[in-house]
Amino acid sequence: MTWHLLLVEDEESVREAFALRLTDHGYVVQTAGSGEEALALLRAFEPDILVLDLVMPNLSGLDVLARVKQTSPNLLVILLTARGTVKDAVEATKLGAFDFVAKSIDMEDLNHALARATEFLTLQRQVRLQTGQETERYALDRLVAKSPATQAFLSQIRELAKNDRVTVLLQGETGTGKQYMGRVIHFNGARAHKPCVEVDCPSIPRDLFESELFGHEKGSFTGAAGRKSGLIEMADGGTVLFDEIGDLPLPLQAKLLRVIEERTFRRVGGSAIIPVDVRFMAATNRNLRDAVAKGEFREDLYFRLNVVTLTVPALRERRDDVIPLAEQFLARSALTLRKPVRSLGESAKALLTQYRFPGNVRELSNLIERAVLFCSGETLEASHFPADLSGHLAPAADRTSAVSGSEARPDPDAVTISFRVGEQSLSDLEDRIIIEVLQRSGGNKTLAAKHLGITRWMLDRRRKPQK
Ligand SMILES: Nc1ncnc2c1ncn2[C@@H]1O[C@H](COP(=O)(O)OP(=O)(O)OP(=O)(O)O)[C@@H](O)[C@H]1O
Repeated sequence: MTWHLLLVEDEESVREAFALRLTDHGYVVQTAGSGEEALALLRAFEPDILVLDLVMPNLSGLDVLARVKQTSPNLLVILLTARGTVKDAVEATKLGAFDFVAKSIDMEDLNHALARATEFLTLQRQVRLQTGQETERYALDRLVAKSPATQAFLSQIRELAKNDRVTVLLQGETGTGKQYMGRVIHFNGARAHKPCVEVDCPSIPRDLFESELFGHEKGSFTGAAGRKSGLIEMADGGTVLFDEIGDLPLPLQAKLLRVIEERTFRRVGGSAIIPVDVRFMAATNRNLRDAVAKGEFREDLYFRLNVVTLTVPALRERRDDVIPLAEQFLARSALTLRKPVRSLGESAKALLTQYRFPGNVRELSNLIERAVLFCSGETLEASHFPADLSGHLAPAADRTSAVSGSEARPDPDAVTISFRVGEQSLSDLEDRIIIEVLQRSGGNKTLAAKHLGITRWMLDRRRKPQK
């Protein structure tokens, strides 16, 4: 990437020497001999970075900085000084300078400042690009909503996207798209261009939770080598979405409640109260009311989160969405897997419309991806899907109820594993069961952990890399 600089320096010899060096470093350099000339040039030449001498006749570097920030608040400005004071540096920072560096013949400090500035600009562009892609991906008009259940749900999502401070609790079975809907709300609201930070509660080790969430000051605990911002601070201006909020340890629930109520927090080991402007959302597939009754979840936090509760419907309750969703996943998988698959055949459609999808949208997405992988033609047929899917088909008369009359078929929920005495250990057996249940759960660790009767965190700890 080529970066454009505007160098403003009143001493001609310094200006020319610096411009030459900077050009050698690969920058495209435009120069100005005074603040007035710089302001005039800025109207035509749009630099990425403005390098300003602090001391100049008439308009000083600080004067130019103040004016530039009014018209181009995002332009990065580096101030150069041969004899600047701390007062000048403080003033420059207040006015929004990116850096304040010493002017030296070898330009060492300036080179470092420019390296930091270009790194910052690169990251900023990546984030903008990504945010643009995310905004497009989660656009409301792209949301599949053919079934009445989803249409009713969509109107609630629209309202919540408009009200960007309302706390939302997303409930629903695993894989229904709770996080997905959280992102839809974020990317269609006023906070879309700010971060949407997701906190996966089950996967954060208990002892690191507080510092992950609130950040820490240097030396606040063993291993805290420097100051670190937490996830809440990183989301400033945007949204924090807690996944599986029911897994948030009780002591942290009290701290989170305080942040939601007061919109301020303290880093671990810090005394400063830091204000934060975030919208909170939380997703859960546990019944939080039950968790409250069992004393595992704070009632006050539950009421705080429960300002608006959205229940994402199970896929079997929105059957008209199955085929449009499958087609969307097919197109995406064919593109990423570089396969020639273009459409769903009639047999595949018939199978998918009858299947119960215990793993919901996630399972549909995984099934399509797997089928596309194994398909060499242009059309996906029922034969490209696992044979045991037919074991979970709903009866035609009642497609939302469980399978009936299954006595003649093998039990689809049973995991049968053989054990070779003397050749295998108990731990091998455990691994096989975990792998099998994970596969049956479509790779969904939360669902697999639920089937195994352990927490997802325990599952992560027990799981060995699959051979
Ligand atoms: N409406 C949708 N359109 C397209 N993709 C979707 C939709 N809903 C969910 N998905 C996809 O399905 C998968 C599961 O969604 P998500 O992780 O949001 O589910 P969840 O309900 O939060 O799951 P869990 O309870 O396991 O945390 C993701 O890959 C997501 O992108």
